[in-house]
Amino acid sequence: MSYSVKLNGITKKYKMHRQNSDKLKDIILPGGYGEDFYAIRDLTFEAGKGDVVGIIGVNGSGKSTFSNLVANITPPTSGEIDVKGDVSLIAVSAGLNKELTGRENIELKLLMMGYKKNKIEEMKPDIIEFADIGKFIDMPVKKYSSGMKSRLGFSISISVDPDVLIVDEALSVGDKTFADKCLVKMNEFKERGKTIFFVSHSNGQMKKFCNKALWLEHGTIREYGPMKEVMPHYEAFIKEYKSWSKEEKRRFREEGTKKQEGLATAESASSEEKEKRKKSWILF
Ligand SMILES: Nc1ncnc2c1ncn2[C@@H]1O[C@H](COP(=O)(O)OP(=O)(O)OP(=O)(O)O)[C@@H](O)[C@H]1O
Repeated sequence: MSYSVKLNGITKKYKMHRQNSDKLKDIILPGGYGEDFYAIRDLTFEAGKGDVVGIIGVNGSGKSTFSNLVANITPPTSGEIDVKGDVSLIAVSAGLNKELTGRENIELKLLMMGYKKNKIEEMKPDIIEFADIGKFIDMPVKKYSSGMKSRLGFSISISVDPDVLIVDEALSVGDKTFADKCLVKMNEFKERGKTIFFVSHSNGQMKKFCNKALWLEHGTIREYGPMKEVMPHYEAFIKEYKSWSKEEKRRFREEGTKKQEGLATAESASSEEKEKRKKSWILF
């Protein structure tokens, strides 16, 4: 299958610093300082043109890290990412300069993307109209509510007509009318065969909009496949998770943290096991 986004053995590792002095030690000591923490671990994945992939998982499972990796905002620690075409990330305040006004942010973002001054002037009215934030467009972004930031961010991102669009929670902070307007726009993108990644805490929105689901757990893929198949499994898991005692939830989190701190499984998995895991996700 031809892909539009491909991740091959992607790992994103952070150093855990408990205090500021640890950060300093990390900079000056040869080999760094602090325990490793794997936000994403050895992840292999493909999505094709026209795929709308809902990224699901409990808090801290790696959804935003995944989005930032695909959007090329965070570089991976290891592995390769191949994205065909332009990618645009819509997340609350992603890429907005807080000191500049909304209007200035539009100009800056478009200039950075290589648009000429007269083209920017041509694009601006539509962006401002879609954002629909009234006089706030001429106020610094630091005065915006998170809903306004997401409106502006969404409007700019779709105006540049990306091949891959990532919408990270941006619709959950705005009002319903605006969210619906964005969904209409995203449907247009879908029909034109673009690839969309969608992170939302609303399973309803996910089911309505996505054809595939990527379920992340402790920085790895728990399931990837058709939304109709994966979502019922995820919902059953969430139901069970909610019924667990505090102690059981703590054990689940600890187990995951151990894996993410590199104390268990993935690193020690045999190459054969790793190969098997890779193949199973490439099937979709
Ligand atoms: N810059 C960073 N430094 C250290 N750890 C980080 C950093 N960014 C993310 N992490 C850790 O990586 C893990 C995954 O974070 P991420 O934000 O991707 O999860 P998420 O699934 O988007 O969570 P949520 O649903 O709460 O937004 C978390 O445990 C988080 O604490």
